[in-house]
This record gives sequence, C-alpha cells and structure tokens, in this order.
Amino acid sequence: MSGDPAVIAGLDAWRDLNPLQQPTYLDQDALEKATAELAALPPLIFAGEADVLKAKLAAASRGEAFLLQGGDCAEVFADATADKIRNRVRTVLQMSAVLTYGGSLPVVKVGRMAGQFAKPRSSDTETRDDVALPAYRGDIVNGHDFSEASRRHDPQRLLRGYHVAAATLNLIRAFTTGGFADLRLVHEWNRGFLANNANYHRYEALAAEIDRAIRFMNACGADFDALRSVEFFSSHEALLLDYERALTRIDSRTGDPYDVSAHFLWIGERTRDIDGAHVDFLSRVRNPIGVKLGPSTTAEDALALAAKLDPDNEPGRLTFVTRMGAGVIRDKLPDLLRKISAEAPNALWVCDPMHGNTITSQTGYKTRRFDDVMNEVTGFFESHYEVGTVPGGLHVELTGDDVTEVLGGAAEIDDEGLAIRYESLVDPRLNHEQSLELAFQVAELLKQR
Ligand SMILES: O=C[C@H](O)[C@H](O)COP(=O)(O)O
Ligand SMILES: C=C(OP(=O)(O)O)C(=O)O
Repeated sequence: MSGDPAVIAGLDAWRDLNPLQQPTYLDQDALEKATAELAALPPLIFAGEADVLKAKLAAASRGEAFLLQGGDCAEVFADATADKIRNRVRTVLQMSAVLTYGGSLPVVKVGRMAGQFAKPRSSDTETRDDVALPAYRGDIVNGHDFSEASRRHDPQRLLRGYHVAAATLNLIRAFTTGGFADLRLVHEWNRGFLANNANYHRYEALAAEIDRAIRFMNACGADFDALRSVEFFSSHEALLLDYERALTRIDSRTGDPYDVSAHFLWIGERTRDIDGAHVDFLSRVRNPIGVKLGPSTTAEDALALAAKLDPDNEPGRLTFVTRMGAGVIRDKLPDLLRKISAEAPNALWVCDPMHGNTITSQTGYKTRRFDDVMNEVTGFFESHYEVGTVPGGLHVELTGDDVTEVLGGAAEIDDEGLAIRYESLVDPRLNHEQSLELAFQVAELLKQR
C-alpha cells in the first residue's frame, strides 16, 4: 500500500463520484498543467489558523460568540481593488461593532472573500436572442461577456483565481492587523456616508457610546493593544474540486490534510448529496466546514451529513447554514432542530437569509426583498428560542458599495430603483446601508437571548 499521506487520506476518492456543477474543460492537458502548478504554490492560509477559527466557531455553537460571515455572491477578478476590498472589510467591521455592542458577544468575522469565485448554476446554458452559450459560472471558470470565447471554461483561470485570492487576503490581513480595524476608529468607518440616513445616525450614536466606554476604560488604565487588530478569516464554497484538491496539503504538525485555499469551506445546497463528491472531499479535510440546508432538507439528510462530515462531533468542525426562505422557516426549522440537536450537539447553526428569498422583479432583475431577508432572520431566532438551541450566526451576501440590488431597506429601493446600480453578476447583495440595518435588527434579536 502507498505510504503517501494524500492517498491514505483518500483525497482523490471524489474523482470516482461524478462531481456535480464542475466546468467542462476541453483541454485535459491544460487542466493538468494548471493544477500541477497550483499544487506547487504556497498555501493561502495555515492549518493552525483554521484550528483557531474552529475553536471560535465552537464558542459560537455554545452561545459564547456569534459568527458573521459575509461578502460578495461572486467575487470578480477585476473588482479585487483596494477600495472595494476595504469597503467590504469595513462593512463587516461596522456590522460586527453593532452586533458586539448590541448583543454583548464577541463576533467571529469571516469574509465570503479571497476565493468566492465559483458559482453553481441552475442551468448549464444561457440563451439570449436565440443564441445559447455556457452559463457564467464565476470568474474562476469563465468570463461574463456573452461571447463564445469568453464563456469557454478555461483552466488558466484557476491560477488567476489563486493569485487574486492571495492578493485579496494579503490586503485583508494588512487592513485588519495594520491599524484600519482598530476599534478606536469606530467613527472613522462611518465617514462619508449620507448624513440624512437613519441607519448612519444610529451607527454614529452607537459609535459615540463605544468611544465613551473606551475613554472610561482608558482612564481606568486598561491596555488597548488588543483593539489594534482583529482576526478576520476567509471562506468560500468548495465547489471546484480540482482547485480545492490542488490546494489541499498535509499539515506538518499533525499529518492531517487541510484545504489551504481558505480557513472555512462550505458545501452548497446543490452539491450536498450524501454520496456525492463534495461531501466526500470535505469529509477528508480538517478545516472547519459548513453545509447549506435548504427547505427540502429532512432530518435524515442532516443527520447523515453530520455523521459523515463530523463523526466525532468535534466542537467547531461543522456548521449548518440554513437557507429555508422566509415563508417556510418557522414550519421547517424547529422540527429539524428538535430532531438533530441531540445527535449533533456541537454543530453550529447559522442563518443565510438570502438564498431562500430570491425573486424576479417586475423589471426583470433577480432580486430579494429586505423585508423577506429580515423575516427569515427573525424566524431563525424564533425557531432556536422555541427549541432551546443556539442561533449562532449570520451568513449574508453583501457589499461595501452603494449598489441597488435588494428591494427595500431604509432607502426604500423599489422596482425602478434596481436599475440605478445593479452590479452583481449573479445574485443580489445587500448594500452597505442595508447591511448595517440588518446588523441593528439582529442585535435586537440577540438581546432577547
Ligand atoms: O448563488 C447562488 C447560485 O449560484 C445562484 O443562485 C444560481 O443562480 P441561477 O439560478 O441564476 O443559476
Ligand atoms: C450558491 C450559494 O448558496 P446555496 O448553495 O445555498 O444556494 C451561495 O451561497 O453562493
């Protein structure tokens, strides 16, 4: 038998399991060359950092912390600019300040960033004016332009994805450890936003309270070095198994495999088949991992996933991300929680209020209503409070920019308003102000714990 730890760990078993939602590469040699190059590149994260995150997620599952995971639906290579990355980081930091202060809980900050490049699609093709081309599957697979050349699945994009992820993560690390994330700048993060918006006024008031508390503690002689930097982790859907496999390494400390493309990886709703390739692959790496649970999830499905992905019930290992839809969460989730919590007591439960609430606007945009998003979050908290389990976090598609992709919110974006700045290439994201509004409302729900 081979002594190769990757073989022993079965890291290639997924190849025999007909993975869903994969690109179709016409040139297999080019794919092999690209993945060999990826496999020789340095890791994007260290296994020890993934372990630190795991311990923090374990705290969240016990109700001692709260997970905030957010970022683009699909990161775009051309948008990996300093401004856009800073805006997203700042949005997560501001939301986190609101949640920490309002909920009196540490917030674990995880970006859907530095690798969220691949998208599962409902259809393999997109048709415009009788021309059918492969669907856009994210910048790591093909281009968004509607031409044959752009939509071709190109393995070179795997390498570009790695380098853009590395540059993004580098800047995130600089922002979050170099002083930008210092809690004493809580006011600065709000600078430049519309003065006449209720959510920004509300944020200013909260920032003033935080300032006062900091000044008080300062006067008491507290040491504020710890406020200078924050821990900020990366995550993405582990969809492209050629990419994830090439970035999976054996940890020299423990001899265990870790997927070093991000700290946290999740399995999407479309690829969570218990016998499928994605579940098999992520069951074999030691990162903290998540799995999305949509409205069709049965207790048996979730129990089987827990048994396979987290057979030892390891604290912080498994996160269930529910995305039921505002209309059904109160019917579905309490029952699921009752049936699963005894068998998987250490699983962390997180709410994704976006993916069950997608609609098409009258003007033809793929959108969501802010009220539905909020309604699902409220249903999530109510379900946990009813059953006595822990509502442990939030997973949202958001941007730091002033886009108009989600209907409603304090700015009351309406059907016509969507056209003003609809920039997402796949799913609609909360803009900066809607994200803050969500955080304020979630802080209120956290207070009821
Ligand atoms: O982000 C989630 C999915 O990739 C997305 O909702 C699929 O969108 P589609 O139904 O337009 O393919
Ligand atoms: C595709 C996604 O979600 P889901 O798998 O829940 O549909 C996503 O989070 O990008």
